[in-house]
Amino acid sequence: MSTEPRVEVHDDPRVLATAVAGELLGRLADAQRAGRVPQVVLTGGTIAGHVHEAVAQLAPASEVDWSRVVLWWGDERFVAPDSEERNAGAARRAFVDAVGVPEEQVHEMPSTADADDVEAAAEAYAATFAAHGADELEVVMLGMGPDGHVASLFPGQAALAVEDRDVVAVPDSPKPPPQRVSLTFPALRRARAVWFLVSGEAKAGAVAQALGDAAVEQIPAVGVSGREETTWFIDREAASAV
Ligand SMILES: O=C(O)[C@H](O)[C@@H](O)[C@H](O)[C@H](O)COP(=O)(O)O
Repeated sequence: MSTEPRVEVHDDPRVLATAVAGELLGRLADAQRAGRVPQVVLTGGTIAGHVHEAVAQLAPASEVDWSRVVLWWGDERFVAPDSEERNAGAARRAFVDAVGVPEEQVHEMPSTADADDVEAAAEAYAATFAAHGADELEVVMLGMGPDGHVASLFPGQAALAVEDRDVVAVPDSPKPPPQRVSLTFPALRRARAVWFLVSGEAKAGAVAQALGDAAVEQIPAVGVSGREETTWFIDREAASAV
């Protein structure tokens, strides 16, 4: 069951990032009060980096018990573990290491040090994802590219049509680096809440198309909605064509 998107427009990227961080911390605390161990799917990208920094700033004043949070990634670049291009490394530096999520609850996607090739990396993550009960995702956060891609699901690529697996290898990403691992639509759609984080004029067209009647093959963001909530957290520039 998909949910109608709600749109929140904020003045600029920093205000947007702080708003998302506040919403995330509140949602994690609420989930824990309801007896759940919230599972969060993080994303890569610029605005996500600002959100992570805001989480680190706001976390000390929140009621979140980070020993009862589980982290996943929606996609990851298949590069060396210490590469600056790793989404997980950026998130760890920004907030994950600071808030102290137990290591066994931080599920990075494999790097070139963990798997022989990107296909093996995807298979390994699929096994971890299945074993640790990621059928109950609290919130999935997704950046979006100017072409409407989310995670590493790009327009016109075969991964868009995968309905029988939760994780795929993407050998030919048009956004460098080329080799990536990505969750698929079926996995992303199992989330209670899907949050799109989008900033900047360059994405205004994709935002308008995603909120309009674009086809998923053209704007992959169209293919994801949450079971309970779908929210677009965007800034004024990204909202300028809606
Ligand atoms: O690994 C990645 O590249 C990301 O997960 C990707 O999906 C990103 O979220 C969008 O491309 C937006 O990135 P920007 O916010 O940097 O434009």
